[in-house]
Amino acid sequence: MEKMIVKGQQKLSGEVTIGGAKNSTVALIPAAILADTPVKFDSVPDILDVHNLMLILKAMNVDSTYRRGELLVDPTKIKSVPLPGGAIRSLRASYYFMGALLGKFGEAIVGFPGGDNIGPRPIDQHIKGFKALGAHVEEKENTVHITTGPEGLHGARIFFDLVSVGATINVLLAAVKAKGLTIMENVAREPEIVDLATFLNNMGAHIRGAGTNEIRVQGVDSLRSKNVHTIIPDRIEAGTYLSFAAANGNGVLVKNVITEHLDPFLSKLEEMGVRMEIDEDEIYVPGGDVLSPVNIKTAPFPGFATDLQQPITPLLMKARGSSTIIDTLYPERTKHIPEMQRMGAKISSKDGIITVGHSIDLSGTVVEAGEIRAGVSLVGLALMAKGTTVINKADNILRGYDRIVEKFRGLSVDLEVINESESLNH
Ligand SMILES: CC(=O)N[C@H]1[C@@H](OP(=O)(O)OP(=O)(O)OC[C@H]2O[C@@H](n3ccc(=O)[nH]c3=O)[C@H](O)[C@@H]2O)O[C@H](CO)[C@@H](O)[C@@H]1O
Ligand SMILES: C=C(OP(=O)(O)O)C(=O)O
Repeated sequence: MEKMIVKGQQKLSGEVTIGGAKNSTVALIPAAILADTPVKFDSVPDILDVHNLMLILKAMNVDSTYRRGELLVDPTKIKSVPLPGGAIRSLRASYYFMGALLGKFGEAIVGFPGGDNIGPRPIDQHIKGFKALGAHVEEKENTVHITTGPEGLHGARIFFDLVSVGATINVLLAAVKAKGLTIMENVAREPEIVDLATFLNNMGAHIRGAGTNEIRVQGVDSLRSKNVHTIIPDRIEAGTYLSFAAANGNGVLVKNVITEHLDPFLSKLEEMGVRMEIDEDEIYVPGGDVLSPVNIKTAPFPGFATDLQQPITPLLMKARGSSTIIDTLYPERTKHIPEMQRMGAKISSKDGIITVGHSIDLSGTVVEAGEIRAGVSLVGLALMAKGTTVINKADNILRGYDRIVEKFRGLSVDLEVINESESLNH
């Protein structure tokens, strides 16, 4: 277990370069096992999820090496083995091995995934998709057993009951090598899905329509990597630094951003009165603006991302008045609220509406990172508070924030991560 120590009243200034998107990376790594050649990625974030996925690869006899943002995955000696638990439970996206193993071997035994505790996260739509492709799916002792007959998977028309990032990706991973045409309707349109389709198409897959609400996949027999795949920038990491820069910054340049991926977020910042200089792939925030409250409702892409509803909270606390947030995807994504209240923040939740008031009297205390975005929003608040904040369970933040200590240092902010077991031994 890690804990993070954040000294209060530190303003951000300087530059930060955004890393590769966590939610692309965690789909691309399982997708790599579909290849019949080694695969190379760059702009890979240094996050716990990547290291845990590498452990899962190892269990399948897939070698992988990570160095300075480059990840090499060699699936040429892969073995079809059950993945009942262990690292599988450390992250959400381990469920992508269901689709990838099914596509590769026509069978998969994978434990139920972990990931952020943000309310119920069923996988019925993933299973509906696998079944439509001809798989037999059984759930036994917290493990999903997926098999096919000798004829393997076949193309199908699948209409998803709701828009799900995970189900879209998982079914795509299985369909890419199924026999014939698969038509997936009512799919998610997130940029990370487009990134995955680009990677697979560059290896010889036939995927059309990624980024729209209908994806068509013509199955192929083999996928071979011919070039390095550069992962798209993390729009959620970018949004987090932009929010903190606007709330508590003294001139911050956020580099390596695809601004179109942040449109709904940037338009909320503009509505609040945040000044920004938006260039092709970077955004400068001077800071120090007088801000107005706003109302936010999360929605699947291109709506306002649920993963940014907590990171924008420190900024909402600077507005002159009360803002509201409705998280339509995860109404129970409120783990930050009691922690922030203990720091003196005016934030509450009732009947699915989070109300964030003007909060200026904040003090550091001991808090807990209940999940990744709850945790990082506490970092934002801690930097504005008086005194020091200790954030327990900081592993949840390190799951998905690339080299966070180094990046904050580049923004003139000092924070420390301490391994609790090590500190107990000293
Ligand atoms: C690794 C990854 O990319 N994680 C992201 C992904 O999670 P994840 O892929 O788990 O999220 P989904 O898009 O699947 O979930 C959207 C909504 O659909 C519901 N649902 C989903 C699948 C299903 O079979 N049945 C069902 O009811 C979920 O409970 C949720 O309310 O998208 C979320 C929504 O943008 C983000 O918060 C996560 O950061
Ligand atoms: C919910 C998130 O991640 P995961 O789906 O990996 O738990 C997130 O990144 O905010």
